[in-house]
Amino acid sequence: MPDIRVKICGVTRPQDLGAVAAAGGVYVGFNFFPKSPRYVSPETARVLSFEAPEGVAKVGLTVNASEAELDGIVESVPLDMLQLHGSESPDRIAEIRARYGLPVMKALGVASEEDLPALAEFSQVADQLLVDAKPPKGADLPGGNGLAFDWRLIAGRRWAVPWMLAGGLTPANVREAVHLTGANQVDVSSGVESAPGVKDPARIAAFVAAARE
Ligand SMILES: O=C(O)c1ccccc1NCC(=O)[C@H](O)[C@H](O)COP(=O)(O)O
Repeated sequence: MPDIRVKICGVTRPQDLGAVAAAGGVYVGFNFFPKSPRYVSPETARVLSFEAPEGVAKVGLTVNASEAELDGIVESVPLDMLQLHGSESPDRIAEIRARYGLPVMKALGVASEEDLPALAEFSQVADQLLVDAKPPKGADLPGGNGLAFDWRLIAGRRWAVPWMLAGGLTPANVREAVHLTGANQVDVSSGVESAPGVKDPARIAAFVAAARE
């Protein structure tokens, strides 16, 4: 089995970066969605990004962000990848890739078979896919809800680009999720927190260890 690459999403403090690196995580996500409990301003993310250990890729997460918002983020923060977590179209993905010259990961929610064709479609325009749980109707947040989907829906499926499994992963279930889906990258937010927006170093370490078991 290949080494599992772990992304810890929604880091907000310098000590979170140290915890991710010490555990062996390879991506951190900065969340620029203002309604999120994990929100960081571009100014805060800039400071954090300079403290990120080498070898940890910095991913900027936005939700249907405007050009002005994206310009502000990309100008302030030295990012390695953009994660688009809204209802961005394939054309919008292409525009954003061309404008910023950064790899783009498109997040898509899965709840049933009907959600699978979009993954194939977006794999033609995005550099990576984030295969996440679909948020419940009326949810405030399009991600970070701590909900898992039925992993059997994507068991053995492959797309044209690298992909990450997300949604309700925890130190207790990530091993099974990896096993069932064949994912070699996983993403987690609420499953490694002690409270919304507060990452817990022990849970981060347990998550990375369990993902790689
Ligand atoms: O985490 C958030 O607050 C959030 C808000 C708005 C859009 C996306 C958000 N999170 C995106 C992520 O990449 C999460 O890690 C992913 O949805 C899984 O979250 P969780 O189920 O909490 O592990």
